[in-house]
Amino acid sequence: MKLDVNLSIPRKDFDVNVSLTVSSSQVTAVFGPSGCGKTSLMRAIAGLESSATGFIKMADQVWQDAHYFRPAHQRDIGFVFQDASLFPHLNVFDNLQFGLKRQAKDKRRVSLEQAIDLLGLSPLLERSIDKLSGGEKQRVAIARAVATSPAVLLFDEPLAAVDAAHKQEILRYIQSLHCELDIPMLYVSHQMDEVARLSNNLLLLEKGQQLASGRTVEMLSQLTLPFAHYEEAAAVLDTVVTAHDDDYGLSSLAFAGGHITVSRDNLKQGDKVRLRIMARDVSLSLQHPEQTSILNILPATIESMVNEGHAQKLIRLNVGGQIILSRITAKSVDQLQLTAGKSVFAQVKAVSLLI
Ligand SMILES: Nc1ncnc2c1ncn2[C@@H]1O[C@H](COP(=O)(O)OP(=O)(O)OP(=O)(O)O)[C@@H](O)[C@H]1O
Repeated sequence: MKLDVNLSIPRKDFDVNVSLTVSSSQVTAVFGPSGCGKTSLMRAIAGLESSATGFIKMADQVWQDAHYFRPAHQRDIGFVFQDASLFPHLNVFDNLQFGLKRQAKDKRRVSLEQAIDLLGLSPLLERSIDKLSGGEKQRVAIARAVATSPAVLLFDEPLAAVDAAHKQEILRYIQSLHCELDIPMLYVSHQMDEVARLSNNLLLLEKGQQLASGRTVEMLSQLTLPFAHYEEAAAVLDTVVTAHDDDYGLSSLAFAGGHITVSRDNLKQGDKVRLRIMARDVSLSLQHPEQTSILNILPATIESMVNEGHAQKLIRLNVGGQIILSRITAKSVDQLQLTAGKSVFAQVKAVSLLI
């Protein structure tokens, strides 16, 4: 099952032109500055933009083409907005039931119980909506969308109004949806940490135009794209837990370029773990550093580098076929005579586990 989209949406100052395919169990993040057309795209896919022209197909069903426009309520979409938009006079359970009623019984693939479990809502079912935190409301909104057994899930900045602590919790729930529901998901966000954690693919929009699209892991480390130049620029590695060191409470995570050691943090052997390594946390050495407190030292080859302002350089490192980024001073680059093709050791000072 996949969602195919090829749309042109007229806006006040420009048209939004997007062509994308999202396979089931994939999350595509839609990223771009305010006003670039992200919400317009979501609304057009949902059938809420009658001026949009082009083509939308979900699995073998055409939702829109030159001759046909399937109305929003027949598009089998779960839509989660920044604002949870729940019914304040109903409790959590009744809000969820309302979602369920929208879907014909024979088309239900997700039970209400499953939606409640997936979002951890059992303890809150009797609670009235006005007694929920912002994060809890958003979990109800997501469960309500899931309970309709949608063919596609659209998220439009669902965490923009949620505080940092609840955000991590909800991200975990959304991640589990991705594993449990075998459907395409689109996720609009301004936040790099959300994109890095959730998405397999990434679409970058600017003034309605598709600047770039591709696998998130590759896009984040491309020096020609803006992501690598943000203050919080980071590479993402997909790894597998291979061993534990119980004496020291550490786990070893394998990836194509070697191993990374992290605090154990309830990891189980065989778990798939996505890691985020910030460019500013990677320093370089020409020899393997000895007598250092840094545990993660990876042999790497410099692929390319670019200036970051006057004083810094951003370096793309190949670690056994995987890419990590390093941001160091231009002075260090000169002192170590670093150039493309040179072998170095990357010292990774900190690693975030995106779980
Ligand atoms: N119904 C409409 N008709 C014409 N233009 C619109 C309409 N709705 C929004 N716009 C304009 O289209 C552009 C894209 O808006 P849109 O809301 O899709 O951007 P966005 O990327 O989602 O922004 P944000 O991140 O701030 O939510 C903006 O310039 C906006 O003013």
